[in-house]
Amino acid sequence: MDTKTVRIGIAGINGRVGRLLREEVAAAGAILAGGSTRNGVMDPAGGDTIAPPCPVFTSMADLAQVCDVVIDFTNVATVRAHAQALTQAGTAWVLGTTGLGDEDQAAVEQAARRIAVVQAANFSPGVTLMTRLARQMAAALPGGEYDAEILEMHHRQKVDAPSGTALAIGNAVADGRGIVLKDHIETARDGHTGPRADDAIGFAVLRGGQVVGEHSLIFTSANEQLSLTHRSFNRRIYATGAVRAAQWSRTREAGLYSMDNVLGLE
Ligand SMILES: NC(=O)C1=CN([C@@H]2O[C@H](COP(=O)(O)OP(=O)(O)OC[C@H]3O[C@@H](n4cnc5c(N)ncnc54)[C@H](OP(=O)(O)O)[C@@H]3O)[C@@H](O)[C@H]2O)C=CC1
Ligand SMILES: O=C(O)C1=N[C@H](C(=O)O)C[C@H](O)C1
Repeated sequence: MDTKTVRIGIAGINGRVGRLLREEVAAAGAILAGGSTRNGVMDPAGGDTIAPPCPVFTSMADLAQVCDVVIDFTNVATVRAHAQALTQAGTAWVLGTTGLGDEDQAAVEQAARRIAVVQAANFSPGVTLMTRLARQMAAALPGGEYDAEILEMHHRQKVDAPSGTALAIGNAVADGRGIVLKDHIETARDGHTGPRADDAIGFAVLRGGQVVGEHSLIFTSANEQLSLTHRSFNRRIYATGAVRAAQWSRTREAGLYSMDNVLGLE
């Protein structure tokens, strides 16, 4: 099958990532079949964009009808409705939205029984690899001896914390150590905290200006420190990864896939 001619829809086409997706769908030679916004109006692209115009809808149900796959970087309030609409239409879903609660995630997993879903907290190849390395490092550097802490910084508009990427790295650390993140997560330290628990996985969150996205995983023992840092310089890295995932999803059966699958790392 020619994956280049896949018909791609963009939910949240006016968003920070959505705008770049318009260009990256065109650059990949895929068909930009439509987009969605809250009011049915697409903002002018501006700049030196090469994105073609496309139909714009206000509902996922309508967008899903004209696409093979929808790339979705919107917000967490949309997730359950989008899961339902895409399942009903039989349209694949590339989901980048972060900040999902347990019920949102359950809806994603339910949808993946009927349609192909590629879900990633971060579509960059660098973070995909960093998350794999985090699991390996955590397995080799035991809790109690090496304290694992995750630091992230993002732009002032970001609404969820810790970032989806930070949580994915935390999950990988927990996985590498054979423990469950929710039992060991420490996101708030204030006042008389007591000493650090051996298996704690700590998170620190910074917000400011227009920082695109920075993540560090730091292992510290009594005698040494090892850290792994990723910096995104431009959101385009997420858009190119998501378009790659959309093209890849075209030929997949129903299931929940990750960027590791898309990049052939699994
Ligand atoms: N997985 C990854 O690689 C990445 C994930 N993200 C995540 O993606 C999401 C979006 O990020 P970002 O682009 O920066 O955010 P923006 O707020 O810039 O974009 C989201 C867009 O979605 C629109 N939107 C919201 N609800 C709907 C709806 N029901 N129908 C159509 N459009 C809707 C918003 O419109 P309005 O402004 O009117 O609300 C907005 O234009 C966040 O959750 C972020 O954390 C971001 C970067 C990378
Ligand atoms: O909101 C953002 O900007 C980003 N969100 C994702 C996250 O929560 O990890 C990915 C990236 O860090 C940018």
